[in-house]
Amino acid sequence: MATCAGDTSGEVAGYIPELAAVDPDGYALALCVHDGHVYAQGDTDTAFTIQSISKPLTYALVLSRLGTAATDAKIGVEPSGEAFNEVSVDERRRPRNPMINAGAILTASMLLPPVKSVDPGTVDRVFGDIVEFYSACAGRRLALDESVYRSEATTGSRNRAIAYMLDSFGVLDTSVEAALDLYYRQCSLTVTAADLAAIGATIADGGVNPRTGRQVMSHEVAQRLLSVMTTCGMYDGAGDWVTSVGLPAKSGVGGGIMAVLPGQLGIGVYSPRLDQHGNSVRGVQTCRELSTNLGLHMFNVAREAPSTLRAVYDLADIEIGAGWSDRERIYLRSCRDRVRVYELQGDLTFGGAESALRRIEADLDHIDVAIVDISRIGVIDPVARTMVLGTKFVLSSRGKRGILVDPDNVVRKSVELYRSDSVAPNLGAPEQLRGFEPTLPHVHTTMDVALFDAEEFLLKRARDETVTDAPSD
Ligand SMILES: NC(=O)CC[C@H](N)C(=O)O
Repeated sequence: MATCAGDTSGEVAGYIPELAAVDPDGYALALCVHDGHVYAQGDTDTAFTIQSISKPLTYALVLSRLGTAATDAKIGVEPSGEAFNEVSVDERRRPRNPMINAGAILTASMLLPPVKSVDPGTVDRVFGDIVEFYSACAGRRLALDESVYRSEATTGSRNRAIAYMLDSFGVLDTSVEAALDLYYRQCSLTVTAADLAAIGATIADGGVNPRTGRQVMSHEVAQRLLSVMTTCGMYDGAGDWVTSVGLPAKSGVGGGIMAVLPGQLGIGVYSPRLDQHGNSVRGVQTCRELSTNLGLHMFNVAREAPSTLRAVYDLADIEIGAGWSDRERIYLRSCRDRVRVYELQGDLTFGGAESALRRIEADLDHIDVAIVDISRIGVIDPVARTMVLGTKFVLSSRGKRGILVDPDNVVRKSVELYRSDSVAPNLGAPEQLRGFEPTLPHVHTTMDVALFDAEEFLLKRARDETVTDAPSD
């Protein structure tokens, strides 16, 4: 923050009278990490209106309610290359994306009943749902800034023009005034930098609020938000932003920026002086500094694949120690030949699963049994899950057996976690797992349970007492 604090360039948003009145020097930064811990500095108590950072959230609500197909039929996902308040649509008369005002007003309208006259009570109720949802994302109850709301509602000719244009195209199915009212209200909810960081962390975490543990949107919706924020979140400044900061983000003319490092953390910055795009000047700079200093760029290439295979070893190499029972000795002697253990670690996605499976395939001539130990895996995504479970076919086609060790049920958890997703549906659908449902409590033997009795202690010994170097064949 110290590096950027001196920059007083830019102007507070002047077109909403109430926003023009804020202290231009306010400055706050917050970072919320995976377990909900927040680091915050500066004017951390200052509440400001969320403004356009509301757009991805209402979009999430609409996606969750109506699904992607119905949403995409009305709102595009292409960067507009235009200002946020441009009065424009694409060739199908859809707003180009949900991050510009046209898209956001239409998004809000989709929560209202499809009739041209909507009573105020209904708008109140729908706004109640919005507050509920934003609050669940932030992990605390958010409130409306009445004066900013009134200020924008009475001066928002530009947004009225946009909404009536959409209405004239026949794409706004509800009351224009109700849609605008809802939009102005959502923009006038107040947040702190820490709230933005918490909302960001919720999106980063695939929709699970790290403070409350509540799943507030599906993994698939979170992924969609991250995509749209990456391409459209910073308006016509998006290209420069992705290059230099490299984090999906959303700005608001209240001076806030929310940025997300997928899978890791959320950032909230507040500083109300804006650049020509309507993005906070110091907010952009702060994010740039933070990203550089902490190595947060999303394309900071983490090499998952080579480190996934933590160790490969043969059971035959295990010393049978004094502490082993007779039963264990007999068992181990009888079965340990040509049994190889593959220990995986980290979070498993395609890259890591591929490198592990290729290694197993390469070993097939030298083994009869492959024990795939995923007890050190945190999360396994649907693609990696299918690949790991599919090892069964590779092994059995060559007359080999396999055992999957999954004491923490990460396979089952993965099915739960990605249940509502249509991402990679053919690869990861829960139906596919059905044939593999474990009959034993501890182990998902996707393959063959013959070695189950021995498996637990073999692995325990193997982990405790064996070399962890991979043998080279
Ligand atoms: N970029 C923004 O934050 C714009 C939001 C503001 N409420 C408007 O509609 O003009």
